[in-house]
Amino acid sequence: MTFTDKLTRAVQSSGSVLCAGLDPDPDRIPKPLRDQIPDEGRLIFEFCRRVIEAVKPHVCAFKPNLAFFEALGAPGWNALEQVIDSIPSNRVVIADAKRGDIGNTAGKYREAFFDRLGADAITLNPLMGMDTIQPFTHYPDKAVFVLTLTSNEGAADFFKQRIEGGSSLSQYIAGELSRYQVQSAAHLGMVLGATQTTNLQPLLKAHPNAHLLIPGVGTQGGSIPDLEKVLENHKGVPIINSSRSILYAGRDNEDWIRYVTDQAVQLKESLHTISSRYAKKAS
Ligand SMILES: O=c1ccn([C@@H]2O[C@H](COP(=O)(O)O)[C@@H](O)[C@H]2O)c(=O)[nH]1
Repeated sequence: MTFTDKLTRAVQSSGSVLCAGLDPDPDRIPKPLRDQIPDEGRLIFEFCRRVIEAVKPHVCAFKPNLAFFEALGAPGWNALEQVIDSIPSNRVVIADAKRGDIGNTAGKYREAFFDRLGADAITLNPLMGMDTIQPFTHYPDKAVFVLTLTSNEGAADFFKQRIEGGSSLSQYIAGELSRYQVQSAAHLGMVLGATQTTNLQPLLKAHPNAHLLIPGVGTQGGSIPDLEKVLENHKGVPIINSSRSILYAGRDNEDWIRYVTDQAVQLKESLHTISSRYAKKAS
């Protein structure tokens, strides 16, 4: 099955373009669970496992962010393997690793994320060039999501800068991805910040079939109505991520998982217009 097939089926079966970000921070995990499991590796696994179980009907994808697992060393990596194993096979797994290195090294990242961990997709930083992306492009069942215009203020430092010819660096990246897609078996998607809706139109035009990973909804304040408008005619599927607003919705309540579920349902409902557009397109 191609990556696009898996993603469209996941959107259809969940009725949702929502992606649950898995950024498990031991200090923010609800106290009732922290008190039960003192070992941090086991704690982050068990926290993510319960979140996955609770929100899986409401999301098309899960996005574990590597930083939160790597911060714990070997126990964190073990937890990541277990977390990915506990994600149902009909949901997309995006390893948010933001890697990017010379081809020889990128091949090892590919082995780690695609072959060993079994992720469906990885996020990549394109600043070292297309040769750093190329090793990930051989497999039709995989995708890469390339940082194109990030959600943070620092996106202005590089991505929004004008380059030769007057377009922004983001526009240039989007255009190159679209051009390279022709020779790539894997899907070449873009990471676009939900906080950047006023700047997205030229990027969507430059890579009109790209699936999108859109972080920045929830804690970072990205606007869903603005996304609805800007995505109106986009052909690729927008995967809209929220991490902290879901994970930590329950704070230290005993029944924290209920708050987590409610928050995922609420976000799914707010994304209904976008989701139904893509669930229809998929059928
Ligand atoms: O431009 C980007 C790229 C990646 N991220 C990541 O997405 C989540 C967002 O977390 P929230 O808690 O929903 O704010 C996190 O893993 C970031 O590292 C991003 O925010 N912006």
